[in-house]
Amino acid sequence: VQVASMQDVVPVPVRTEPATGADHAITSGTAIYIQPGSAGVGDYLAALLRRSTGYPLPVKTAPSTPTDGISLLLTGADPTVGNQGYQLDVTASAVVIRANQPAGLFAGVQTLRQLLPAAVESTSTQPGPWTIPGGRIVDHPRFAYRGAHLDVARHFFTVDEVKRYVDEISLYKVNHLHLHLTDDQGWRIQINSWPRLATYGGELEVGGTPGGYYTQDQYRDIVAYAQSRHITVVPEIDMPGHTNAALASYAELNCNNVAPPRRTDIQVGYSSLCIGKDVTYRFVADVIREVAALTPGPYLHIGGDEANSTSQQDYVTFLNKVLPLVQQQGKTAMGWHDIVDATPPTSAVPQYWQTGTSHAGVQAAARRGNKILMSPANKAYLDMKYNSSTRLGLSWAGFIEVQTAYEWNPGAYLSGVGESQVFGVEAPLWSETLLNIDDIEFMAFPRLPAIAELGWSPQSTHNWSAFRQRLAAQGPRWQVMGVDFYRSSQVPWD
Ligand SMILES: CC1=[NH+][C@H]2[C@@H](O1)O[C@H](CO)[C@@H](O)[C@@H]2O
Repeated sequence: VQVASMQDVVPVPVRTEPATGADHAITSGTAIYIQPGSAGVGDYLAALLRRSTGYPLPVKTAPSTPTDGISLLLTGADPTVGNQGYQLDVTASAVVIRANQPAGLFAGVQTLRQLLPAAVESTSTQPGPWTIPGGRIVDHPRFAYRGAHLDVARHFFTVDEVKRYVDEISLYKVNHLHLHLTDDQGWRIQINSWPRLATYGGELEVGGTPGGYYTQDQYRDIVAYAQSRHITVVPEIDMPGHTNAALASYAELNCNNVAPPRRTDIQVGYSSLCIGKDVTYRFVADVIREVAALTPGPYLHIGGDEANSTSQQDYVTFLNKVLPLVQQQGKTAMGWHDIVDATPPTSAVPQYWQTGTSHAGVQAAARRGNKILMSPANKAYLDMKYNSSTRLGLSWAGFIEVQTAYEWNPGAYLSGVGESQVFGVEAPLWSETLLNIDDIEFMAFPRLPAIAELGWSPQSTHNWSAFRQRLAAQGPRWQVMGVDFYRSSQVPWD
C-alpha cells in the first residue's frame, strides 16, 4: 500500500524533514494521549480515527515522556510555531504533535490526517494498514486570518450543509467562516426585536423557491460547531445597500414608508436603508446588538458594498453612525472595501473585493493603519465560473481556473498594500447560482485549498507545478468523502 508523503500536504508546511525507517503504524493497540488543554482535539481525533479504522483508540492522560501512540501536547513545541502552528514528530514507536494552543494541535491533526491513507476519511470501517510516513514537520501560518465566505442569503443552506462546509474548509487550516446572512433576496438570521426580518424577509430566495432562516438557537449551533473545528464565525449584516429583504419587511424603514415587494432576481445596487430617518439607527442598533450577542468571535461584518442608491454623503453619514455601534458591542468592524470612503477607524478591516491591482482609497486606508483582507474577485471569488463551459457560477470578474486562483501573492497584489498591511485572505462564495452543498463543493474544490495555501504557506513555497501535484493527491480523499469536486484538466489527478 502506498504510504502518503509529507510532500503531499496542503497547505504545504513551512518545514518538512522526512526520515527513513521511521514510519508509524496505527494499530488496534494505539492510544491517544492528551493533557488537560488538549482534550477537545483528542476527542476530535479519536472520533475521526475510530470511525475509519474501527480501533478503540482510548484517550488517556499523557505520560511525562511519550513512548507510544499519538500524543497531543501543549508543551515543548519549537518556538517558531507561535499560536496557530505546531510541531509533528513521527517515529516508528510514537506520533507526537506539540503546539502552544489547542488551535495549533488542531492544525497539526489536519496535517496528520493527510499523512494517513485517503481511507481514513471513510465513514465506515476500512481494512488499513494505517501507516504514517516518519519524520518531522514544523509549521505555522503566514497570515493569522484565513477565511471562507458563504452567501446564505441568495440561496438558503441548511445547518447541516453549513456544518459540512465547515468540516471541509477545516481540512485546509481555514480558521474563519464569514456568513453573508442578509441581502436583497433574503434575511437569514432571527432578530427577536424585528421578527418579520426572518419570518417574512427570509421566506423566499433567488428564483422564488422557499428560502429559510436560522433561529438564534440554530445559529448558536453553527457557531459552536465551527468553534469545535477552531473556526471563528464572522457574521455579516450587509448595509446600507443590499437591504431589500429588510425594507420589504418593515415599511417604516423606507423613506416613503412604503415596503417594496420582495425580490428574487439577482440584480444589485437598487436598495438603500433610509439614511435620514432615526428609526433606521434604532433598527441597526437592535440588529447589531442581537448579532453581537450571538458572536463569541471578535469580528462583525457590516457589508457596505454597492450602495449605489445611497448618495456619497449619506453613505458617509450612515457609516459614521453605525461603526461606533459595532465598537460599543465590543466588536471589530469588517466591511467590503467600499467603507474606506468613510475613513473608518484603523481597527476596522476593509475587505478588498474588486479586480484592479490598485485602489487609491484602500491604499490610503492602509497608509493610515487599516489592515486589508484580500479577496480580489478575479482570483479568490469561488462563484466565478472555471471556464465558459462551467454550468454554475457567474463570470463578471472573469473565469478562474485553479491555476489562476493559485498564482497570485496576497502580500503584493494591491499597490501600496504590502505584506505587513495584509490582514489575511478570504475566498468568497456567492450563491446566486448555487442550490445545495454539491454546488458549493463543485465551486469550492479544488480552488478553496489554493486560497488556503496562499493564506498559510510561505510565499517562498508558492509554485504551481508543485502545488498541482499535491492537489492531485487530495482527489482520492475527496472521493472517499463524497466531495463533488471539479476535475480540472490543469491537475494531474491520480
Ligand atoms: C462584495 C460584492 N458585492 C457583490 C459582488 O461582490 O459580486 C458578487 C457576485 O460575484 C455579488 O453576489 C455581491 O452582491
